[in-house]
Amino acid sequence: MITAASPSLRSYKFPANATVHGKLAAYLALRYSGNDSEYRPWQDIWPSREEFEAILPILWGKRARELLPEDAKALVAKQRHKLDADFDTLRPSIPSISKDLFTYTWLIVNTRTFYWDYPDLPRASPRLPKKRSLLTPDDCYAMCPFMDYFNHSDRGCETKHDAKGYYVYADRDYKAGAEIYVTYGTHTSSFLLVEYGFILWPRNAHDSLPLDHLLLPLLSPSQSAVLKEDGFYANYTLIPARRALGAGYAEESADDDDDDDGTEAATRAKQGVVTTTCHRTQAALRLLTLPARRYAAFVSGADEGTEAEQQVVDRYLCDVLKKYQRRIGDVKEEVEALDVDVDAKPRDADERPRAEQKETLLRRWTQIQRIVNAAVDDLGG
Ligand SMILES: C[S@@+](CC[C@H](N)C(=O)[O-])C[C@H]1O[C@@H](n2cnc3c(N)ncnc32)[C@H](O)[C@@H]1O
Repeated sequence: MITAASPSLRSYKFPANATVHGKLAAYLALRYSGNDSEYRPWQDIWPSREEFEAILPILWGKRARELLPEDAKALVAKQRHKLDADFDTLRPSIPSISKDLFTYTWLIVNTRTFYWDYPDLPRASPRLPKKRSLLTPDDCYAMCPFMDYFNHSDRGCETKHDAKGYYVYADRDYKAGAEIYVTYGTHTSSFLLVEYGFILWPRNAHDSLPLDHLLLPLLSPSQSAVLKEDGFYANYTLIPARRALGAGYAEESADDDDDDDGTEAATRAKQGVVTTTCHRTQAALRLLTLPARRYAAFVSGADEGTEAEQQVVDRYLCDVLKKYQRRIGDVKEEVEALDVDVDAKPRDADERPRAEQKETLLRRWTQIQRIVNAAVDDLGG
């Protein structure tokens, strides 16, 4: 295992303010060349830089990146910011390492790291906080060569860890020769694409649709200020009906959960029969459509609103999604018309997308289209 507390990593004395992600990337870059590297057998199974260029959106050409869904674009921007900040912090400690090699090992860490909350704190590393509650997600990283062979599935094995190491628990009986997957987390396909370079197709049980790019531009400055003050600004999510999540999922999971202790509508929502939205979205939609005092009653928890108010909110969201349906149709046409590059040539800013990038874009937009179509139906559109 390689952690920020490993003696060989600490011997490099990386700056104390560098993230654990950055330190791991710098460490792997420094150990990258040389056939005698203790990590050679592990490195030999890593994806090549060319493979990363084909699958990871952060390395795609401009045209393909422009056609990503809005949530994926926002994730790429965040990822780029983290990578650049890590390189700036570590550059003085690794003068022999190019940005290109650092980017490669940083992406190796990003796609092959495991959650590790440093169970042996406070002695683990001088840089880490002494209290576990102060660890940030970027502190909770470790590499575990060969455990990173597992591919992801939305229904796979769980990994657990303690101070001694990692454990992978089988979630069912596997026949000899069957692929064993682990679950990287309950991730949307846009997240999987940006962070790992693939989407689950055709179905991803954990898919959802962020609505920020649709709702935030509709808020007036004063409405935005109210939502910020109340802690309800941004992070709006549409939770798809199961039937929108791809072939096979609706039928297999329809019987998973049959307790019906609420109203019929609540039970149908809980069972994934219909599209739902998170509480934050409901708050923003109420502010956009109802008198201020009715919004206030909802966010204070005084009441859940009337059926008639819910209809107003649903109609508004339905109209927003219908507009988005038209945009999805237009983007899909643009993607379908893309002229692709059949050979994998060196990258440049204007390069034509590769065939596999076009295919991934089409599939992701098709998943989004299914989610939005089902939502419009459920909202009575
Ligand atoms: C931790 S590695 C998993 C093992 C991988 N096959 C390897 O050794 O490179 C993560 C990478 O595997 C690939 N991967 C994982 N799960 C996948 C899946 N369900 N479909 C397609 N690619 C997947 C992605 O390229 C991802 O970045």
